Amino acid sequence: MQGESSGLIIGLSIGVVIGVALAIIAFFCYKYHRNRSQVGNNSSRRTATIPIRTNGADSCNILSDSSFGTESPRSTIQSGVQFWLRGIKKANVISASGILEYSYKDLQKATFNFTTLIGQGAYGPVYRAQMPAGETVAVKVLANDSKQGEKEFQTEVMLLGRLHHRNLVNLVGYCAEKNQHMLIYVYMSRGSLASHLYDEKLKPLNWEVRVQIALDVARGLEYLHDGAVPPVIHRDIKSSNILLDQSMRARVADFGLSREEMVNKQASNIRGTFGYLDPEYISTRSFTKKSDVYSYGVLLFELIAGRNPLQGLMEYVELAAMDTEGKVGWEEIVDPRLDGNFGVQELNEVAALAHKCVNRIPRRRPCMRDIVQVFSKIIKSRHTGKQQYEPSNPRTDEVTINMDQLGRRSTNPEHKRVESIDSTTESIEA
Ligand SMILES: Nc1ncnc2c1ncn2[C@@H]1O[C@H](COP(=O)(O)OP(=O)(O)OP(=O)(O)O)[C@@H](O)[C@H]1O
Repeated sequence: MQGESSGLIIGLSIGVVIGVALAIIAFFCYKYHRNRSQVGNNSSRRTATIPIRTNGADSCNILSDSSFGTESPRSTIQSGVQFWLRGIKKANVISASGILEYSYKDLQKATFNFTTLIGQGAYGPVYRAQMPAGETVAVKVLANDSKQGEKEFQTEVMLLGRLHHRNLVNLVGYCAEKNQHMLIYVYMSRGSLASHLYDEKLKPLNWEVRVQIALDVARGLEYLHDGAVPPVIHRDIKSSNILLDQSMRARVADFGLSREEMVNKQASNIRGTFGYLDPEYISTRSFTKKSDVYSYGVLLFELIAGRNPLQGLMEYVELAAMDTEGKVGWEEIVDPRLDGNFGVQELNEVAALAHKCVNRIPRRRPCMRDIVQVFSKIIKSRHTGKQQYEPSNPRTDEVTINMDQLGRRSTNPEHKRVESIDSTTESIEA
């Protein structure tokens, strides 16, 4: 009897031990599977938040801001692109947005210790760099003392990495090291449009090249306005922000002012460049795509007249418009450096379009898509011979506008940038 009960106790004890062991194993199995499924979820969420860019000349395949969830642009870069880059740092790897991260040392070497200066902008110097693989790039070093540097850097990398078009000066890389921020762009070997219009040492641009540049810029802007998601307003279209490649094809550069917009939608300061600013924007402080169209119209007149907008270009245009009624007779404002070598009909078409772009009422201005179509048609009809190309040689004594009153063409392409205008301006009636 005693033996039987002790056997029962031993049996029960073994059963309890086995049961507890099984329960512990089952608990750990459950925890292990739960953790695995959480890791899976996390990684798929991370993949979805990284912006993906499709490379290609005219690619418009960019994810909209909604793909970033509620994260700020800054945290998105840190948790997304930089998450990947930290792991494989300084290896010149392609980041998730298609942009290369360069090391400070490599850029120092490629710019011969930052001695190859090619320009100086509002945000710092720009250097030419010869990369080890043979390609030449432009390195924009953001000034250390720039208060906006950090914010702009983060936003510009995020924004430009997602924009890619053959008529934009595309961002190809960046460097964030040694307290320095650098942006690396496609190198534009022929420099800025402003230098070609105003530097007497450079050969004057012929009419065909000017029209092609106008179309290239229009295509770049059309992409920003209608191809990019979300749309991008450039905010500083001017001849020094149009850069030319070896074959004189143009690209739109410097998205400096759209950076501010991305970070601070409440930005209230008036920004842009005197001479190119939409009067409607000055009065309402609201910048729209049509404000870019206005600046583009000024740029078109600059191409036609070879005059600096800071030195009376638009007054000159308005005087001429009285004679032309905006449609014909624009020959009198043509750049004398063209020496009469332009098609009169073509000139009047381009000038009439430019005049529409600078209409005081924004809704009467064409959109960039329409502008691209007008230029494509002009160039196409030139090739198909539909439009007569009659070079005109206007005699200088036929010029009816007093050029001295309005100031002569500038030899200095420096345009004065507006950072802030605090005084209230009168509103413009629609
Ligand atoms: N990608 C590039 N390729 C070749 N040259 C360039 C490139 N980017 C800039 N530059 C040169 O450097 C100069 C300064 O450029 P940056 O964009 O910094 O300023 P900006 O447009 O001239 O002036 P701001 O900053 O006031 O708009 C340009 O005028 C141009 O001559």
